[in-house]
Amino acid sequence: MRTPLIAGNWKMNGSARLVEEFAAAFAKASLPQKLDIVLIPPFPYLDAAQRAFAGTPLALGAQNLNAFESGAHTGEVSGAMLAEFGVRYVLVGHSERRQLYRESDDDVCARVEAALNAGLTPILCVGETLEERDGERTMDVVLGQVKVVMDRLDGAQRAKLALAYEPVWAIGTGRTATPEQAQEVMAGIRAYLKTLDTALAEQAILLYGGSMNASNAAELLAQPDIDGGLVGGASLKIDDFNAICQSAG
Ligand SMILES: O=C(CO)COP(=O)(O)O
Repeated sequence: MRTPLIAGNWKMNGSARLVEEFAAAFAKASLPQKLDIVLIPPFPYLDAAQRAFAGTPLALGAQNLNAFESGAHTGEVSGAMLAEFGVRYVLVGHSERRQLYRESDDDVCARVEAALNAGLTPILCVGETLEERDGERTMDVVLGQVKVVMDRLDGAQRAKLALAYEPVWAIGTGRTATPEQAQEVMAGIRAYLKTLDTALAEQAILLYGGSMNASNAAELLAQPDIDGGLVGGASLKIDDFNAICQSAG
């Protein structure tokens, strides 16, 4: 059985104080037994978060990494540096990185490999734009983004990946995919994984992301192929994030 995972992507938001407040609240929160929770603050808060989250159910994630291990890459951060701060998960290929910072499929593949080499769990983000959905290209786009990465990995590496389906039109818009829309795409992802390896498909953790909140999480998480959520805006509010975690129990 897959353990649900709720991940909170703070994007370029939050503060050192919010890190402390989340740690204090989750240290005493009563949470479902079988649930992994990860908070993904901006890089400058990782040190404080590593200390503050010790002894709480919160694991630590990062929002990106560079594919190189070190060198002349001003402004970039390597997987080994993240691992040094107790980071366990790292987002790769978030649509904001793909769109605003022009990260290509090649970049995404290299970053996934770098994350695995550093012992981190990559959360590979995929999703279609509204134009692609309207043009009935959703499955082609999404499976294309998954396949290009899977083709570069061996079986052991594939098994270490988590996947997040985030329709671009649902991110930060308040317009969530319906549970049926999300389930349809995510069942398609799992069916594709099955063509690679049945055990991989059964074990793969698939997250939905895009305007997930305290009111819609339960319905989304009840879908058979949705194992958790990648939460943006609602992960900045303790009560909302806690409510989403409760829905995953
Ligand atoms: O992009 C997201 C998480 O990575 C989703 O963001 P929102 O939950 O704010 O729509």
